Amino acid sequence: MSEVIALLSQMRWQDVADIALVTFVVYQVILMVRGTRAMHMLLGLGVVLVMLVVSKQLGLYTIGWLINSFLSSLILVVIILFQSDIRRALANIGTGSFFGSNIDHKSTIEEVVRASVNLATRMTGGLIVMERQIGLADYTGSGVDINADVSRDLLVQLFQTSGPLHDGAVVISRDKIEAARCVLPLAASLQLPRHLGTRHRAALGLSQETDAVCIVISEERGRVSLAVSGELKQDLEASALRDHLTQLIGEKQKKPPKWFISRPKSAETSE
Ligand SMILES: Nc1ncnc2c1ncn2[C@@H]1O[C@H](COP(=O)(O)OP(=O)(O)OP(=O)(O)O)[C@@H](O)[C@H]1O
Repeated sequence: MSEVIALLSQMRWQDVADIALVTFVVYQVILMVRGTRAMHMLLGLGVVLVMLVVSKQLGLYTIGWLINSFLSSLILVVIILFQSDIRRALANIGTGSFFGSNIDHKSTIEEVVRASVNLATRMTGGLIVMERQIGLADYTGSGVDINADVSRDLLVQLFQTSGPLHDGAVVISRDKIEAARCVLPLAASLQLPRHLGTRHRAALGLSQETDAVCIVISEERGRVSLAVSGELKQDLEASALRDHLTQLIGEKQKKPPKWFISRPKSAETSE
């Protein structure tokens, strides 16, 4: 006991700050990976570490050497395995203010919901991306500038197959239709059921790379889906879509504070 007290009395404020920072980082990492594929990968790495210890204890030199060689490139392995999680976490930290925006997104959400329902009823395909904290300039740059107020009629018009801008995604940023015909990154096809094609893969892909909210209107099935944080919610009715969008975008007071890294979900799909 006295040793502990002696140790504590020797601690500098820098040590306390150091421990607090490490605790915070570890906590954030756990929040980020909890319930995701990354968690399973981390568990896998844990098993490899246990195997290393066991192989040392038992004098299994070859397997020990193999595991050692693998672990020596661990940083590289971690970066490759978790590249999209790391990218999103860094972008999350680096995005502007610590406070939510004061813009009222209610009418934007309503127009998006009405456009989505309208497109679905007409069996017209569409892909609408709503920017959140992470800027989407990389993707709007590939499209055609629009810079117009968000309205159901314009959104529906943009996706008419007879028009020149119907291919690709429409991006909404700060309650404006910023660009159309944008090309998005595709998620791996293995992450989606077979009946879903590139439109859904593009939505899922962008949602894995950024915190954007992607609404997909299926041309084949006339259904609306929502991709957020690498998760696809399929076959949403208007009220469910409105609720999700309001929760994700509309209610600024419900947004987590920016020091709280939002937890990416696994790339599984839910119906
Ligand atoms: N990388 C991309 N970024 C944005 N949009 C894309 C991308 N790739 C394909 N698309 C859009 O997806 C359309 C093709 O959709 P496809 O039929 O393959 O997808 P789907 O997921 O099966 O959807 P649907 O149910 O509407 O057919 C293209 O015409 C294009 O508009």
